[in-house]
Amino acid sequence: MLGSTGSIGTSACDVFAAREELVPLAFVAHRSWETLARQCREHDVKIAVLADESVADTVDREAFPPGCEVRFGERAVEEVAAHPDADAVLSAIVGAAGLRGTWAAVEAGKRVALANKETLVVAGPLVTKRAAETGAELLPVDSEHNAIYQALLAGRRDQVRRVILTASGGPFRGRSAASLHDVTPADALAHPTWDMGKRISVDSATMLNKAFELIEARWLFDLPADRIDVVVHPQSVVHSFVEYVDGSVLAQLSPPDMKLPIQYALTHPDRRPGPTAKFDWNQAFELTFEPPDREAFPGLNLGTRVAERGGTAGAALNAADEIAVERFLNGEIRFPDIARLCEQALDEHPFEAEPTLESLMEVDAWVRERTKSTG
Ligand SMILES: NC(=O)C1=CN([C@@H]2O[C@H](COP(=O)(O)OP(=O)(O)OC[C@H]3O[C@@H](n4cnc5c(N)ncnc54)[C@H](OP(=O)(O)O)[C@@H]3O)[C@@H](O)[C@H]2O)C=CC1
Ligand SMILES: CC(=O)[C@@H](O)[C@H](O)COP(=O)(O)O
Ligand SMILES: [Mn+2]
Repeated sequence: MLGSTGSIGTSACDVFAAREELVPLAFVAHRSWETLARQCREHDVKIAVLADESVADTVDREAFPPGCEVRFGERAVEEVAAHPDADAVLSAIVGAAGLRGTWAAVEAGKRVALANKETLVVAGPLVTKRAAETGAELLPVDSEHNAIYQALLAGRRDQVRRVILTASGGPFRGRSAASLHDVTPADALAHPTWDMGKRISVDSATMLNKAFELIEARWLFDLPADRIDVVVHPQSVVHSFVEYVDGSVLAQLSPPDMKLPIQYALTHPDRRPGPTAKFDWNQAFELTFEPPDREAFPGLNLGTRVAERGGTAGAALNAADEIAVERFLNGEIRFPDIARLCEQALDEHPFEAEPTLESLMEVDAWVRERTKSTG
């Protein structure tokens, strides 16, 4: 599991605790070695990796269970992602930093339970092409894409009219563009339905998360941007829809809890009992739907633009957003600046239509530098 100490990683640990046949081999974190050590003790993990090798001197090896190999650095991340004893890799590092390990797992032909949507935002065409060549299976963990994956199994791919991603609308749903000027990081982090890491929580607040998910769906399901729609559904119970040519609309529903899509991505095609709570059909509850407000949340439109353009556009959008979110959380810029800086990066970066992994990384670095210093 890449990214064990985060929100997805923590949910995955609950799945491992509930399903004894899912045995974790290696856990990867960035720097949080104390949490990593505790997780390795609790799940008897054989290999622990800290991607940032500069923490090596501070780590207490005795905190890890006896026999656990503790490794450091990016190369170690790639090696565990391709480990011959691993049947599947749960890719749950946040940001473009997750691409290297995911790529290594794809190269090794693994099943990749993909939470790290940035892999497809940055390098969708390269990753899906390589997966087809190596036989790697991309099983989406992102709740919307996991739902679409399930609903697609009920029909024929050539009879899909469109997919519709559901969006919670985030903590600022219903607010005007003008009222978002003074919102604070704490306001933006207070997601109404999901408990997630900081970056994706802010992305949900700007609705750039839905822009990323549109790009993710474009590559994962090989659908053009004009066949991917977004509807706001504040309860986060319907995780997305697939509309077929006869007008039937199929959905996947479950309580807002990532344990279910994580488990599904690991056990598919089996469905097994797990730790996710069930609906109480004796309680009345409402499911509502409304169109997104594209004026208050202009970041949403960038997703369609990038999904249509391809090339280096996704790498530019993601890099700008990573830096802009960090700057917003540090109090350096205001909330509406996030989408503005993303659009600026899309307009100004040196676009390339057929990039390699290396040129994607160059664009990533160029945009990061630029977005750090742009007002
Ligand atoms: N949380 C959710 O419900 C959902 C998340 N996702 C996606 O899943 C991914 C993870 O999200 P989430 O769990 O919320 O994020 P968190 O911020 O909670 O966790 C991030 C994890 O990535 C690790 N990490 C960060 N940077 C690096 C790096 N450079 N190298 C190696 N490891 C690194 C962190 O380690 P450390 O603790 O040491 O910093 C931590 O384990 C994201 O791509 C997100 O978009 C998708 C759908 C839902
Ligand atoms: C749980 C999950 O998949 C997140 O991506 C979630 O969808 C974020 O909520 P928003 O719908 O508000 O972006
Ligand atoms: Mn999602």
